[in-house]
Amino acid sequence: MRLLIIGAPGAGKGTQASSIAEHYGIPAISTGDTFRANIKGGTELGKKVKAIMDAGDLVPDVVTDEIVVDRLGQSDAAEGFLLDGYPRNLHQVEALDGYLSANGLALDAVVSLEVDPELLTARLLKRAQIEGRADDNEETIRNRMDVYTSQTAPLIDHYRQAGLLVPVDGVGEISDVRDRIFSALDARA
Ligand SMILES: Nc1ncnc2c1ncn2[C@@H]1O[C@H](COP(=O)(O)OP(=O)(O)O)[C@@H](O)[C@H]1O
Ligand SMILES: [Mg+2]
Repeated sequence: MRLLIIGAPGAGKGTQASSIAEHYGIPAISTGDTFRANIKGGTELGKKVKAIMDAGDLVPDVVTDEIVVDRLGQSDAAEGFLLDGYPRNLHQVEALDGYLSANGLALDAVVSLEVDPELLTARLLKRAQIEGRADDNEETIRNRMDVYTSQTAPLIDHYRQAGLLVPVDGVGEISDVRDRIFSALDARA
């Protein structure tokens, strides 16, 4: 399975990505987690992206594309993968398509987690209290939502037109959302 999970900040991508990846025995690859690990580890990449992430802006495509392509080339991703947080704009869509077609690969499905905007902010502010993520404050959340609306939301139409979109209601218990994802993916197979 070669899958993407897309959705607004706070939609539950990371949470559901773990379950999906475990279910299909594929790695969950999160660009956000990769950047956060680099910030924590004090790497050159971490230094480059920290201020950008703290502001809620997108890391430059050249940086992000290279990280994803490197990661997809590792052996554990050969039979499949789930990307969480990538692609995040139409340029990244093209970079991913280019990589996949150059390697004779294609996506199987794009899970789109649908959650009301008001609920998203509430979830992120709650997560701020639990996880203390630097970008979960009101000002940064507002910018991340704007960036999502202007740059990432257009991907939904793109993947719908490509016949890959699997829309899933992301509201409710985590386990209920997970079951909806599995039935929606099973129904396609
Ligand atoms: N594909 C990407 N392109 C550019 N920047 C990214 C990408 N993925 C993650 N980032 C950076 O990491 C931040 C956090 O991403 P992420 O953990 O995926 O947030 P969330 O899960 O709340 O949507 C983003 O605001 C952005 O700065
Ligand atoms: Mg996430």
